Amino acid sequence: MAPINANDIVEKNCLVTQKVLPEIGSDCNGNEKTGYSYETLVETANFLLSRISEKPNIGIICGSGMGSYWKEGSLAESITDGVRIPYEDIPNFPISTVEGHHGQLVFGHIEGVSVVAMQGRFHYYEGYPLWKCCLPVRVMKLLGVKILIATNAAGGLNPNYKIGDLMIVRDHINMMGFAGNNPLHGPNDERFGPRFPPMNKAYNYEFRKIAKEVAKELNIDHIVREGVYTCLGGPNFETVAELNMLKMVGVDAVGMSTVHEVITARHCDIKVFGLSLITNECITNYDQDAEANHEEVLDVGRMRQEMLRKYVSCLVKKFSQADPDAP
Ligand SMILES: O=P(O)(O)O[C@H]1O[C@H](CO)[C@@H](O)[C@H]1O
Ligand SMILES: Nc1nc2[nH]cnc2c(=O)[nH]1
Repeated sequence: MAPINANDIVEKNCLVTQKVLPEIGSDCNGNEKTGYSYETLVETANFLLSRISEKPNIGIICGSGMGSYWKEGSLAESITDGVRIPYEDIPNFPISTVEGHHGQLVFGHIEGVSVVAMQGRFHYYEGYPLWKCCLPVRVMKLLGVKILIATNAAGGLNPNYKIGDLMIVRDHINMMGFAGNNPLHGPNDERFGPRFPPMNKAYNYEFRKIAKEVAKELNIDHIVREGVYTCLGGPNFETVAELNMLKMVGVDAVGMSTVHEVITARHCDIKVFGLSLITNECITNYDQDAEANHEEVLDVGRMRQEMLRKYVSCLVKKFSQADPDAP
């Protein structure tokens, strides 16, 4: 079989309108690094392509406790013919520092579909700038990924949500972006996408519809919701006042990830499905004694592991069969 090259994949998948790279690596003042160059990411993708025999169609980001660590019965463990590559072995890759985030890419198959799963993601609170948190998404693009399934653990702010519910992400509010912190900040490379990408169809309508149908088929529709996610910088959980403010602006679930990954994916024309596991109830009044904590987040992830594995496996199959040109 002829070796696969990341450059060839992107040239086939998108219009290459700009051959000469802008100077990515510094901002307009020439000091702050704002992204890896296209060539650097091609180097990373080519390293990975040299280790696998089939390029992935679907990328999966495993959220906290949702297969983000290697555990019997987890989503990542259900990947067959798995090739596992630790982040520290991958050129230019950051490393995972969060408990419950294993730190490896797993290539293989789910329901016969070629996938790559991130067991462990990168968060802003770990000290990584947003462009670095999203580096794997661009690498996925260079590997040939067309669909991203981004999962996360989140606090349920909508009073109707219960711990253990799943929320199909209908939309997000980019709170960090309001203050100008955006993964696309800095010079734009048209080979990934346009300077001003639209974001009104960030979460694919067809996939959301399929996800609701699959929930019915699996008899889990009573715990599957659909709502708006927001990401805060973390690492602290929110104050009561902050949560009440977020509630007022229409947020249903709160986390510390996903939004920037989705923006990066949509920028380079990867279709997106987002799924939150509601791991804790957001505390919105001062009388409540409970406090949010990461242990609870991981425990609920473990509790829902088997269901998530089944649900996401079915979604992988159905998404891969869906009309690739659906909006
Ligand atoms: O978004 P994921 O990585 O699933 O994890 C969520 O859970 C952790 C807090 O318990 C934070 O990292 C938050 O972002
Ligand atoms: N910001 C935030 N992230 C979370 N991840 C899991 N639960 C929560 C939460 O309540 N708030």
